[in-house]
Amino acid sequence: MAGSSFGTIFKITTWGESHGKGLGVVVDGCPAGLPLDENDIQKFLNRRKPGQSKFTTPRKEDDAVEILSGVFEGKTTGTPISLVVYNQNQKSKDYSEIASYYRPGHADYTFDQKYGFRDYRGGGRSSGRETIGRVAAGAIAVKILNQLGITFLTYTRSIGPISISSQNFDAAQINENPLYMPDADAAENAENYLNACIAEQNSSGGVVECIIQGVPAGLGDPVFEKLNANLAKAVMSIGAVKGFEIGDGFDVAKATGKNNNDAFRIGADGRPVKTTNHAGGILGGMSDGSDIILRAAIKPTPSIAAPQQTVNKDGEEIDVSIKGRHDPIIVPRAVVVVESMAAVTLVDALFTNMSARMDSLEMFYQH
Ligand SMILES: Cc1cc2nc3c(=O)[nH]c(=O)nc-3n(C[C@H](O)[C@H](O)[C@H](O)COP(=O)(O)O)c2cc1C
Ligand SMILES: C=C(O[C@@H]1CC(C(=O)O)=C[C@@H](OP(=O)(O)O)[C@H]1O)C(=O)O
Repeated sequence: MAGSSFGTIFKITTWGESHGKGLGVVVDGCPAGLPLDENDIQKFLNRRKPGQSKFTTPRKEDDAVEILSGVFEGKTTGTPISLVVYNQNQKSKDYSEIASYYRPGHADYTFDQKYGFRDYRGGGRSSGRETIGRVAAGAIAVKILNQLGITFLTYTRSIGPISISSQNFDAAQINENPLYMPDADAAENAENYLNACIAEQNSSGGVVECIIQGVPAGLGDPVFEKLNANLAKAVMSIGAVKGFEIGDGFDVAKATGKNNNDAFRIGADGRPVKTTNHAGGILGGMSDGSDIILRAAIKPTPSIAAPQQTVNKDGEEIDVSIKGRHDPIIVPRAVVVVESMAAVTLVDALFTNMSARMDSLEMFYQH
């Protein structure tokens, strides 16, 4: 199966299945000399791991990471960094039933059609658990970017019909509620909404928003390696993501040129600066120096206990009620996954940009 790698110079390859022995990632192209230990990666994995609240899957996993290669005496060596998390709490018998039918909204039917055979234990390779590798790689990418002054603010923007409000926005709230919402009132309303969904054996979708600050102008390459195109691919490759926006996103379709264009003025440092940011920090596929703002729309968890109609492999129409341990909402767990994929994309764009002009090369050769 091809398709498990992402990136060109900073390249990640995720591997593993939900009910296999373990999952992980190989990160190739990380420069030597980055201070890195397991705790740097664990902090990120802890934001993603199951069992954080009643709104996540009850599957109990510590998601404890081990560094297998690429780090020596607390620093990266410039060689491939291999990271592993062993599965601890597979209950594969919950899944013996789904071997014979296709769960609506999941990848069972398409895997069977493509390969003629599938690992039906959990979602197999298509499980949300695959995102362990992305988040472990994201921890390294964010560490590189933080060292250069680039920072991330990622949170839940909405759950079902409940959105955060700009008046109540408080970044300090993000880690104060299980939904990672920067608005205490919205978080409380969303919890009530989710409790009602759970009571009906139902699930909910929502939107993750990511704001990236400190990105210099010029990252991203015309025409097929545009920064917005690569961010879209990175984020849309996360399971359950069904929509992607940069800046005003789909709302631009309702705007006019007068209110959609961001005017340029001269900033305090004498350089051009935009007075608004409808573009979301990207113009012509290259970062423009203002905040990059992106959003991912995440669908409701497909595996729900409520009765649903499907077909089995014998070609019969059947009613099913999905067993197993599932997230009633994917959104809070996906927050760090979106941040990680954005960070991996940016590091790759940054490294690629180092070959964009002679000055960068000349600076390197000035002894
Ligand atoms: C972090 C994360 C957790 C997920 N948890 C579940 C889950 O508990 N149950 C489930 O059915 N799907 C879950 N999903 C979504 C499915 O893996 C996904 O919907 C499925 O692979 C089909 O892919 P698609 O939605 O992109 O078409 C999760 C996805 C992510 C990213
Ligand atoms: C355990 C995790 O979430 C899982 C994501 C998932 C899915 O179908 O995506 C289904 C469930 O797991 P299983 O493979 O046992 O059915 C979730 O519990 C995790 O992400 O760490």
